[in-house]
Amino acid sequence: MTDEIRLTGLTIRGFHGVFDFEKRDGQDFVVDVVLRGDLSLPAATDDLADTIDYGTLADDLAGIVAGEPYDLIEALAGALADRCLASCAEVEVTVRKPQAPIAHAFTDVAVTVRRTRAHTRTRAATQAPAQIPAGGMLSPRWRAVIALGANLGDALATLQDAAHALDLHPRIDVVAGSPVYVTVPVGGIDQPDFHNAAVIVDTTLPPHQLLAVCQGIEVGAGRTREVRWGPRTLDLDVVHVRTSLDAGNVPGTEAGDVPGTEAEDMPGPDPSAAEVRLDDHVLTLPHPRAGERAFVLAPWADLQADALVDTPRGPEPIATALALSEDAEGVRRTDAVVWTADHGGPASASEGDGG
Ligand SMILES: Nc1ncnc2c1ncn2[C@@H]1O[C@H](COP(=O)(O)OP(=O)(O)OP(=O)(O)O)[C@@H](O)[C@H]1O
Ligand SMILES: Nc1nc2c(c(=O)[nH]1)N=C(CO)CN2
Repeated sequence: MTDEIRLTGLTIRGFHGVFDFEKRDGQDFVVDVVLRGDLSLPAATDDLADTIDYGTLADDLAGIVAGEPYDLIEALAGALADRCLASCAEVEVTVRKPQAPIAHAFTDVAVTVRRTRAHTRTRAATQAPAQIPAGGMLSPRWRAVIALGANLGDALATLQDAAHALDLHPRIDVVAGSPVYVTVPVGGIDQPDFHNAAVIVDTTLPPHQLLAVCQGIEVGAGRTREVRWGPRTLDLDVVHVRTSLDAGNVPGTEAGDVPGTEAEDMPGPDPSAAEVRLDDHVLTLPHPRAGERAFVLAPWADLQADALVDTPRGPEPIATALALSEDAEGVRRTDAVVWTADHGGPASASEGDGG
């Protein structure tokens, strides 16, 4: 049996429509979403962290409706569905346009799209998503390194699904994905080996919203996490974020220069980019323990071999930090990758020794 979260009647002014006056003057759009999944965990724990926060979801959906104008409400509904699929595996989105320019008395006009993650993965393999405006994302302002880990269930598939879910988000592009590593658990808890990987994303979401999306994906993967540093179906950590200096002030962040951090064949840094440093009760950047953990550094180094990372000894080249990390001997690269650009998903589902 499938459980549902319904959010209905979300009414936001947007600028979607085929006609110039619609894009100029705007009108109200009314959104209903039904997210399907298993809610037995939050029903048992009574903990907001175990479910999809409908407040955050509503904020994100409102941002999409108020944002980039589409010609068609079908395209808007598709973008909203992609955002929902970051948090759940199956969604139904209805977009209503009660003030649509129709030259007759009418009650309402609406489209409904139904999507599953599996459906969007097939679509990504064959065509560019219709709902992304031509030219890709609007001026990405942040480039982030996200570390992925899992050691319950089908960990490899979970990591690959999570990378795919990130890329589905209308305001996140995955630009590179690392090989997947099998790693010994760090932290003194007796538990199964982990699978770990890293992705680089470009996003127009500020860091706190990016973290919220990551936490939504964790929930969508049925996260269980009873013990600190204990077993989990999925863990996504925002490890490192850079922003363009021309992106304007980012409230609560402090930007400091960091020398070049990317390998030649990987997405290079914007020369005017700066590292985001912040520390509040929700988010610390860079991630305070990343520089000591081979299970983060090894896949990150595959993507950005020239990165400088914070360690307890001070800033160090990532290769040095990796060599000096206590779990350096405990990470083994496999042949599997977490994500590739060509297919909108993993290149290989196989797993073996990669050396
Ligand atoms: N850079 C960050 N990335 C992810 N979570 C962060 C970050 N900085 C602070 N946090 C906070 O840490 C909290 C706990 O995160 P999580 O449960 O993933 O920790 P953990 O994986 O058990 O331990 P660790 O943080 O050592 O990896 C989150 O709710 C989040 O608010
Ligand atoms: N090998 C490994 N060990 C861990 C991991 C992890 O992802 N991989 N995550 C932890 C908490 O984030 C604690 N320990």
